[in-house]
Amino acid sequence: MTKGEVLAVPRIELCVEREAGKPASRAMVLDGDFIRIGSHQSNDLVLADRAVSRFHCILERVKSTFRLTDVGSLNGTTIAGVRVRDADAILPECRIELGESVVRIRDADAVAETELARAVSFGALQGVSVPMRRLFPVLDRVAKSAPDVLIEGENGTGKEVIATELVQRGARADKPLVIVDCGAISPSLIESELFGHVRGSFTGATRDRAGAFEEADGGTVFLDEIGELPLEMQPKLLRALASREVRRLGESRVRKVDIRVIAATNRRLEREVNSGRFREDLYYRLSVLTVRVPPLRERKEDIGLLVHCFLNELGAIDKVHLFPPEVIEDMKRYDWPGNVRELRNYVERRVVLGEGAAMGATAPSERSSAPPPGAAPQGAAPGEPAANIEMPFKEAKDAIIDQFERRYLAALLEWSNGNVSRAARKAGLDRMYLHRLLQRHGLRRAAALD
Ligand SMILES: Nc1ncnc2c1ncn2[C@@H]1O[C@H](COP(=O)(O)OP(=O)(O)OP(=O)(O)O)[C@@H](O)[C@H]1O
Repeated sequence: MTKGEVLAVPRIELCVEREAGKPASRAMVLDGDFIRIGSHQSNDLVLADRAVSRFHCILERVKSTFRLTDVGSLNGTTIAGVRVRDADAILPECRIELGESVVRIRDADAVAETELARAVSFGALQGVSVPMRRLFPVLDRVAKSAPDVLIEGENGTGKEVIATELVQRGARADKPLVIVDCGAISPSLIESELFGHVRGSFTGATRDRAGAFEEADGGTVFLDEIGELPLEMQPKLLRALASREVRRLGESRVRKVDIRVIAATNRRLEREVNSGRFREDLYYRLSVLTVRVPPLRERKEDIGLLVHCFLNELGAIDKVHLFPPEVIEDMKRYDWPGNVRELRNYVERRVVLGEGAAMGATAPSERSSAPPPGAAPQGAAPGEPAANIEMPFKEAKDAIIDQFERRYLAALLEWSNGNVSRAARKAGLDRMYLHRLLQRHGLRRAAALD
């Protein structure tokens, strides 16, 4: 990756004025964009206060301010006497109270220098905004390193794209990549999916089977939605991560595996730890190297570029006139709770439906494809889907597209015997995009491990 510009980022000073009810005067200057405060040793600011939760709150830089998020602490976080869950820490100076401690936050005089990529893409990951161009050099370094990685970001921010890029640019690029969607596998099957089983170890285990860790030997396991991993599986995963050894269900033999693990989550794992749904020791192990992907609402400068990129991928660049500057400006005013995936769906809808496509409307596939009760199908030629004039034109059209997608994907998967890579080649679709379409239509589980 070619070296980019250098950006000056103001540093922030945290001064502990009270700790566990006693006066204190401890100050530290930090230059991170993400600062964790709590009583656990792994926090950036550790408070020796029993009334402070292990992971109490997070300060996150959003453009020129800091956002304070209480991550489910027991005793809450207060700014100027008001208890907050999520608030802007207004600088140049702000005091926060947590447990029996008080921390003053202020702009430090110093600045930190950070690298800004010149390129507006990192493989398939596009982004012209400062947060994305700051992320690219980090990803480049992470790809070339060996340790396990945790990718944090809201749904649809591009975590899977990042995982794939990390693999393709790393030393294990030509080795297997096995994807396990921890949220899509039933808790009773997850151990066998990860570590394998021997015949007869449970009802339905008709033959010996290697799990994801063994299949990926020499390569990478991508554990998507790691926050969904059942609590009882977590110590087993931790053991496997620490020892690089797995044991198939029903077998006593231990097998060595040589893998890199990339995990992704759309949950704040600190909150999950505080609420007892995620083990602290596993979180600690996974979060040693963490990559955070900003939500689209914090980098709306990327919208124009992403629209172009999706039009190209859809083979619809001739429809660029559907996205004149005023439409792009409108799109920048919307918050995109579904992030880049929602943006992509909207571009697809606008290409098919034209100017009538509404932003913020649910994606065609998220909507029920069944016509409303009592609606009469009208005007259908044999073999053609019925036109339902009881629905508004746009919704009726979306419903048909939805039905078409579902039928096409089911037939495609049947043809490829569940092999997504083959299916993607046959359909002329990007493999990751096909994975997502399958997930959206609830067909992903059958295709999770190819
Ligand atoms: N920066 C980006 N550039 C180009 N495409 C992107 C970018 N970010 C996301 N996408 C596209 O948006 C969609 C969602 O991305 P992806 O599946 O990687 O998100 P995710 O964070 O893994 O979502 P989830 O948490 O729901 O699994 C995909 O179609 C992906 O190709």
